[in-house]
Amino acid sequence: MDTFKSLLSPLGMSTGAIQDTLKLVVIGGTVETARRASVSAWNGFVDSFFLTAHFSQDDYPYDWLMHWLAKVLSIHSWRLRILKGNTQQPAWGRSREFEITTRSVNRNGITQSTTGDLDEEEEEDDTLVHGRRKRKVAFMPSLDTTHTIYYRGHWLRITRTKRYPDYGHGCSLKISVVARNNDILKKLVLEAKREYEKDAEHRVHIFLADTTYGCWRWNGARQKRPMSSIVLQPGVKDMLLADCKDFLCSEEWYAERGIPFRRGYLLHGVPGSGKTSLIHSLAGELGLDIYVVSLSSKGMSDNTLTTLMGHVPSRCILLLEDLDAAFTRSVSRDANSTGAPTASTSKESSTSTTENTDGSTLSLSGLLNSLDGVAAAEGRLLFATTNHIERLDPALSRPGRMDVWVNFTHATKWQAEGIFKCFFPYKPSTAATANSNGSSAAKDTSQQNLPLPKRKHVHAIPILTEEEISELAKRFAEAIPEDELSVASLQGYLLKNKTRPRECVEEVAEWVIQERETREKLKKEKAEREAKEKKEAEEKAQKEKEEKEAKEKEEKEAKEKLERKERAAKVKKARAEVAAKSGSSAATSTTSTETTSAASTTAEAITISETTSSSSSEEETSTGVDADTEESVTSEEETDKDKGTNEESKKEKWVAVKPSNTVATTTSSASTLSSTDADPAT
Ligand SMILES: Nc1ncnc2c1ncn2[C@@H]1O[C@H](COP(=O)(O)OP(=O)(O)OP(=O)(O)O)[C@@H](O)[C@H]1O
Repeated sequence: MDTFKSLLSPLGMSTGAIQDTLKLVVIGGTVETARRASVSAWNGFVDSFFLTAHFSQDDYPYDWLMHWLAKVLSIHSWRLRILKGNTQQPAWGRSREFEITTRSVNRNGITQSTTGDLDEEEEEDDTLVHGRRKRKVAFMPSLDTTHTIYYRGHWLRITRTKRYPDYGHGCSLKISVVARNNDILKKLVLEAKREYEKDAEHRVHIFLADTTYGCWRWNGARQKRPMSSIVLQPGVKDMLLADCKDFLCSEEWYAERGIPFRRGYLLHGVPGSGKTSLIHSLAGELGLDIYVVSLSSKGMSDNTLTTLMGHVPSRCILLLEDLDAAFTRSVSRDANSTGAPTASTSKESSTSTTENTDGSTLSLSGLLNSLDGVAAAEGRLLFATTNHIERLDPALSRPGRMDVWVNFTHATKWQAEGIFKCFFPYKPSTAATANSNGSSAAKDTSQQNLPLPKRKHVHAIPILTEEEISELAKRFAEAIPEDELSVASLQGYLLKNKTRPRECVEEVAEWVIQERETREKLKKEKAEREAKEKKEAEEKAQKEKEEKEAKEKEEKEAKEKLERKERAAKVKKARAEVAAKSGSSAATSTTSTETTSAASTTAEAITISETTSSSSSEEETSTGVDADTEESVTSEEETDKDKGTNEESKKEKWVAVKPSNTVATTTSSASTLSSTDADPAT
């Protein structure tokens, strides 16, 4: 201890202070250890007495429970329960923290609710506030907080936690209860499921493919569309519905025969003919959710699609919209656009992938594998729609992938009559009721009149008798040309006249004429626009070609000029050498006659060669001292500058060629002078 003290004394700490510090450390440590021990003892107690169930957001029970919690914990339900003295229902016993939302809750997080229908006990209220339906409030268990609720004689501890806090999604639910067996949890889950399904009865849930995370995102629940509101040629709807139903209950049959339990439907035809609407309606009728994939969406790749297909639940409708556009992004959907499968769709390159500017790398083989590969889900109904069946690769539309093909055409008279009847409610006549009782089974639903609406309508729609509506529908159909206008355009016209059934029929002929004119006009405008675009494209291409040619020419000329300059420099150099040589030979000629004659020959040779080559652009002479050749390779400026001088010198030189002896005296060139000097006659 003394040693310890002596060690601390230089630090200026007294023994008392050290002791106090040590005491604090010991006390703190003891308290913390005690806390941890109690927490772990509590957890041990909970683990041994509590039953705990975990619900992941990836699975349906999470949806059921969240829906149930939101529903049973809403203020209104709670108030009603108290009023009704219902003690069997749960209540927020001790919870002090909630998440209050007007959005419905689903497996994929809290998403915008379409109607906020969580409070179903309230009477149906159509009141609009600022054009919107009244929002209803739901109480949700807040994140990372444990809530205690009382349910059927048990206290439930509910905790909702985020599984992947970084991604902002992926929650899980933990429910603990003190009980001898898990009956209470089973009852809870079953009740939640029943409630969920009761509410989902009138809705179709839509899920969209998320290409970023390769998962499905809930996109909302749409009101079911009655099959009777879809007007197709007789028998088509019934055939499809029966086929789907038959498939859904034939799992064993498929398994026994080793056939993959999948069925594909290809709906093809003109735009606005009811393909998507029929799928929506079928989903409602069969009670299935719809999983929509847009193959041309950003970031779609073979891997992403395979992952998505692997996560499709067994009983659902998988919808591939605009199948023909899968490999032809940015291609317009009209009939005139080529839209032909690009390289990636062609047979030979079906295994290759095409990287697009939007980062999509989907190949045909990738699509085919994801549809019926090993990882593909079974039990789903695949629906694919296209406006251009001729553009589909045969591998994609072959039986096994697309088992049933349905062609959708423009509106027939039959469809026109049916859609008219769908639009206008009627007062059923007694005679008609008696008749319909006997024959309704045989009658196609598309031709049945819609009954009176259940809700009060804000529009003053005159309610006509069934006979009158049928009569008007017939007249309406007569005025509609067969297979010319889309059902969507008929619907547009009827919508405009939804409160005027009689006027609607009277004015329909006029509307058809207008529609034709508009279509003609649009067609013409489109043709003009396309011609203009084509012309502009051609002009642009021509301009680019010309520019390219001009550039190439310029480059070629510059190159040639450079070569000429180099050659001129060479010639100059050679000339200078010759001049130097001839100068030295002139000096020698003054001392020797033989040398003089030789020099004279050289001078003459130079003169002659200069003169000859000036008349034509012949090749350089062996001496390489061709004056004209030099000019031909010098730069243009030099040519201009030297032009006058050269002409003069040419004259002089020309004169010099003739009687070499006499004229040699008049020549001014150094070489001639030297030869003159050397002439023995002079
Ligand atoms: N046969 C039909 N019966 C009832 N309504 C129809 C029919 N065809 C089209 N419609 C109406 O026209 C609109 C467009 O229909 P829908 O989207 O189903 O057509 P589509 O064939 O899928 O078109 P696209 O090929 O452009 O996707 C919808 O509002 C729908 O109500």
